[in-house]
Amino acid sequence: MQSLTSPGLDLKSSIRTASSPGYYPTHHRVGRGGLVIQCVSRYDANVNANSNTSAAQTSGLNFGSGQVGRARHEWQSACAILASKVVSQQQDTEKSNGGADGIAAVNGHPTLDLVPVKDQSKSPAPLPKPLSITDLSPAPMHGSQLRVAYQGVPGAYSEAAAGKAYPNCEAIPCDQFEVAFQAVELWIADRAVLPVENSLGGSIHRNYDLLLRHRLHIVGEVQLPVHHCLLALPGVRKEYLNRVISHPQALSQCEHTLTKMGLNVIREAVDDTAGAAEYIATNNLRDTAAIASARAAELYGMQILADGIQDDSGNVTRFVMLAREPIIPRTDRPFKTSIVFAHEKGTSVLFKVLSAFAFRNISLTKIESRPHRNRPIRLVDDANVGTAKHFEYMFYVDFEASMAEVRAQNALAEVQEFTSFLRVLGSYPMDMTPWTPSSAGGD
Ligand SMILES: O=C(O)C(=O)C[C@]1(C(=O)O)C=C[C@@H](O)C=C1
Repeated sequence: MQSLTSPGLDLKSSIRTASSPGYYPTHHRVGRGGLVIQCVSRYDANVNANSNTSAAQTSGLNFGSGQVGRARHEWQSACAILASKVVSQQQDTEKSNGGADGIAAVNGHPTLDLVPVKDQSKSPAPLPKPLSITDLSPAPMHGSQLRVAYQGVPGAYSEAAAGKAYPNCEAIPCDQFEVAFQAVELWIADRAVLPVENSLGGSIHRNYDLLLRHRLHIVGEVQLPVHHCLLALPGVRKEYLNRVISHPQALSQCEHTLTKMGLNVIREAVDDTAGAAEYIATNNLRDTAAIASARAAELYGMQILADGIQDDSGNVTRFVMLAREPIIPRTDRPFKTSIVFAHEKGTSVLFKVLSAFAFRNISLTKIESRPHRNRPIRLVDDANVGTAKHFEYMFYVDFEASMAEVRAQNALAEVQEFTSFLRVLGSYPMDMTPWTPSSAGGD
């Protein structure tokens, strides 16, 4: 079983396959040996990401909002391509949409009429309705299933998060977060899911850096209760173990419980929880256990030595979903907005920025600072001239308001005055699903 991989910057990628019972998303199924996708360097990937428009044009797959300004005849013919897709795909997508960013608009557009002229005498066709901006939201145009890239192998919590965010999606395993981003940028996937913080382990810093480096938009969030198990090969007893392997977050979320269980053995970090289980099974390691989900135990033929070993029964990981295009912010349900900002004159800007939200009664749900000194950011001015700027720190803030609200727009206008760099990472519906520790969905 293989996943999208990234050996260095030149990515030779392949897609994993897996069986996917129950609640979990289905997987890309390919023949023996896997479908090999030749990816390109990060530089090329960014270029490709910026040329989504032409990719859309040639493939008729999707339709970025950047196309709105093109010549009228091109716009009309593009509408016709879109319309033909709409009619042929409408039924399927009505069934399958309804995921976290709730996108049904493009594929579900009901009004364009493609009845040939000669038939129209029988039943007069209604005039086509112009496309509206909501029609341009990033629903998949290639088929009925949304393709969602995640880091890890089947059985990873990120896969469960993909399934929670987009039920019935096609989950695409990737061996690194960077690859999941590139899968979306290169149109191999429609969305990526990315863990950003855990209730016990705190922020997953590397992913904040990735959000800044790539040009994807946050279009939703899910909170996933994470219920860890200790897995070993069948017949292995706790006393035989001299190593526990897992994702570093999972190891830290279970540290006290492992010690209480008397497992004072070596801890070793690997790329993902389910990958740890797969590794033990593949190499028949009878002295090693993995921290992973019950689904990973099932997939890789492992036994569960202990169930619910997270140090806190309320262990939750927050994931964000990323897409090539932002969603249109609304005010009819609770929204969250994520921004990143910096100022070249240091960190004193922070107080001013926070006050812009405080004065408007906008609650912050997250604030994170990341040192950034050695990585310049390219700022582009009104004349499209770019300059590299070094910022000591980048600040990430999530606040509870939609960018469609005037108070949020005013707060950001003020923040923009105080800062030399400001980017809205996304304005998206908040995950409001109630959950209880015992109904853990991550296993
Ligand atoms: O390794 C996995 O299974 C993941 O999905 C990654 C990850 C993480 O990065 O935090 C996700 C949820 C849990 O907090 C543990 C690990």
